[in-house]
Order: sequence, then C-alpha cells, then structure tokens
Amino acid sequence: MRTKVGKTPKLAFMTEVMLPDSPAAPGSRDRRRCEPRENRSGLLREIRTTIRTESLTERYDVIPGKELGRGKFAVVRKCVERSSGRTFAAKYLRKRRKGQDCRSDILHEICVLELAASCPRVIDLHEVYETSNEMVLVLEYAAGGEIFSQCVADRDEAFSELEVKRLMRQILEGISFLHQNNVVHLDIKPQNILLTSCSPLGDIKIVDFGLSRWVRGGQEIREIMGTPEYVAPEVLNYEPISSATDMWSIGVLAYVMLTGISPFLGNSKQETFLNISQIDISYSEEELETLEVSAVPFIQTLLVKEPEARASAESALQHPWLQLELVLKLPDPLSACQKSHDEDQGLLRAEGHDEDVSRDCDETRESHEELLVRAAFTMGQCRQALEVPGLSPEKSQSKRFRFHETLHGDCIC
Ligand SMILES: Nc1ncnc2c1ncn2[C@@H]1O[C@H](COP(=O)(O)OP(=O)(O)OP(=O)(O)O)[C@@H](O)[C@H]1O
Repeated sequence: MRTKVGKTPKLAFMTEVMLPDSPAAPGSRDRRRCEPRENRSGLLREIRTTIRTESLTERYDVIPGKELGRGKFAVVRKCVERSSGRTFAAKYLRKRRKGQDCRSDILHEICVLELAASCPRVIDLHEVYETSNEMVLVLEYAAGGEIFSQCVADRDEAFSELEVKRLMRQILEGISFLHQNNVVHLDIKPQNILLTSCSPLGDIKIVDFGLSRWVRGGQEIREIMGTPEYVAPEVLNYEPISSATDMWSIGVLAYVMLTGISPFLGNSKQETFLNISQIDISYSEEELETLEVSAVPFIQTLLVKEPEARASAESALQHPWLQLELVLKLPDPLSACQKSHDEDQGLLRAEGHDEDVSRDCDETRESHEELLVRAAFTMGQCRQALEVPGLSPEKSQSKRFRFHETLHGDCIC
C-alpha cells in the first residue's frame, strides 16, 4: 500500500565521464545559447560562464546559519550581492565525490542552466565560483521554497486543484522548453520544483540539473538514476531514457500535488519498484474523487508503461484538465479594473497577459464573471473542501508523511 510522500534515496549509477581540459571554456557571455557539445554519456561540457576564482565572500554576504537546502554533495545558502543588494542562492557543490572527480558533472549542470537561460520556468544562473574543492553556482533565489512543503501539508494548507493546475502548466512549459532543447531532467520531484513566493503563491522554478542529460535522436542513454518513487518503468528495466521518462515523473508529481499521496511508494524500495513496473496504482483514493473529472485522465495519459504512448509536454499542456487556465489568462485592462475584486476572490492568478489590450472593461467583464463562476465551481470541488462527505481529515492526513533525508548514489539492487 502506498500512503506516504517523502524524501527518498536517489538512484544514481552514472557512467564514467570525460573531464574537460580547462576550468572555463572560452566564449563570450552575450551569446544566448551554448553550442551543445557532449560526450558519450549525454553530459554537456562547454560552458560560457566565466568561472571566478576569487572567494565568493569578496562580492557576497553569505547569510550565516540557515541553509536553504542540502543534498549529499551540495549545500545551498542564501547570500546577498553587496554591489546590488540582491539576494541569491549559492549552491556549493563538492567536486570530489566517492573518490571521483565530478567536476564535469557540475560543468554539465552549468551548461544546462545556460541553455535554459531564456526560459522563465528554469532557475537563473547568475555567476559561478570555483575553489580547489568546490564549485559555487550563484542562482536566482526562489523565496517560496520547495512545492514539497505544500504537497505534504495538512489539507487546509495544501494546494487547491486550481493552484495545482496553474503550477502544472508552468512545470510543463519548463519541461517542454527543456525537451525542445534535447535536455531531459531525470529527477522531477516536488523537492526540485521551487516557488518564487509562497504567500501569495508565486511561479515555479525548476532546479537541480545534476542528473539531467542531453539526448538526441538515435543516441541511446541507459542509466539507472532518479528518485525511486518518481522513476519511470524504463529506467528500472535499463531501457533507453527519453523525454518520456520525465513525463512519467510529471504524472507522479501531479498525483502527489493533488492528493498528498505518493502513488507507487511501498514499504521498501523493492516494493516501490514492483509497484512501478506493474503500474500498480490506485485511482480510487478519496482525494481523487473530489477533483474535476478530467484530472485523473490527465494523470493517466502520463502514467503509461510504454514511453512512446505517454503524453509529451506539449500534448499534456493541451489536455482538457489544464484548459481552464487558458480562460484565466485575462487581458491587462480587465486585470486592472477587476483587480480588487480578484484579490478578494483570491481566485485569479493570471500567469501571463495577452497582448490584446483593445477590448474595454465592460466587454470583458461578462467573460470575467463567467470565469469567476467556473473558478468558484472548481474551488468548490477542490480537495481543500474539508466538508466533503465521507472524507475524514484524520485519515487523509495520515497519508502525508514528512521526512527529510535525501540520499544519493544508491543502487537498485
Ligand atoms: N535557487 C534556489 N533558491 C532557493 N532554494 C534553493 C535554490 N536552489 C536549491 N534550493 C534548495 O536547496 C535544495 C537542494 O538543491 P538542489 O536540489 O539543487 O541540490 P542537490 O544537492 O542537487 O540536491 P539533491 O541531492 O536533492 O539532488 C532544493 O531542494 C531547495 O530546497
């Protein structure tokens, strides 16, 4: 039985990688995209960012004490750039891991961040520093933290369905950008989706490209990596990895965000793998019953065993479940004239605005009212409605379980 959402060991059987000759590949910072150069295992290696060798503290005040997050080989701290007063997240990555020089993995992570520099759904890379033991990525600061916190929160603090839809659209936009650029993330999970702000709920930022790979048609990558609960069946079967591998994880993520339940999590890693390979998933949980009718079919287009039969990021964005968000994209004049009402309702979080500003407020008010009715209807159905008959808060809360340990370099056997 799968009843918990939590931080779980990460699988990572990396193939050996070639090391680049010099710390910083030549190139200017004004080019928008890096030319992807990769070695056999899908690691990009040619970065454009200047690697600074002075101490980070010459230009930044690192906020003492509180860490923003931590992995097995990295720690992330808040820092403030003295010249601008801007806050950033400094990710300190150890170059030597388990006796191996992993500098090339870090260069790959930098290169992917450069490649995604124009995508607002991916965290921005500001600067890179290097010492003898570490590399430090100075990243845009995502003040809202991980969406994980709200996935495991009590019902009254968890995401509403409307919020999940908006965030899911943004996640798919980011993943679609990466896939169009031949990058697969391979570690999509709630801990790697951050928020620009928590209250009010901001926008998502995808982080942690440590396991990502650059894949091209014809080239096969087979590696066992990821986080057990989110890993796709083809990874367990040592079959080729593709963009569909991320889409599986997005299916698991959608389920988790909507229910707080990890759909494949078993009592042991082996049980989790068995559940995944048998697609042993329950669509009859109480938490799913309160959702819009198109929510479960959305998840089902992703949690399909055959990678080629899974929805792509682009087709998932077209799924009926996510279409309400299109209605929520309001033109600027409407946003202005309805602003206070929208705030009161707390329903409208338009993520973009149409260029079309020619319609006047009166004309758009009508569609806005329809929108509010539809949004209110959705909110009424969402899982935050604790009064749903037969849905006991105690029971549903027992399905949420927090633990904070993240392990790496784990194996499947
Ligand atoms: N830009 C950021 N702004 C705010 N917090 C961040 C940022 N980047 C990372 N964090 C926090 O630090 C955590 C660890 O970051 P990240 O996942 O990039 O490191 P990692 O060592 O690769 O982790 P993991 O072991 O989970 O792969 C994130 O889950 C998040 O909580």
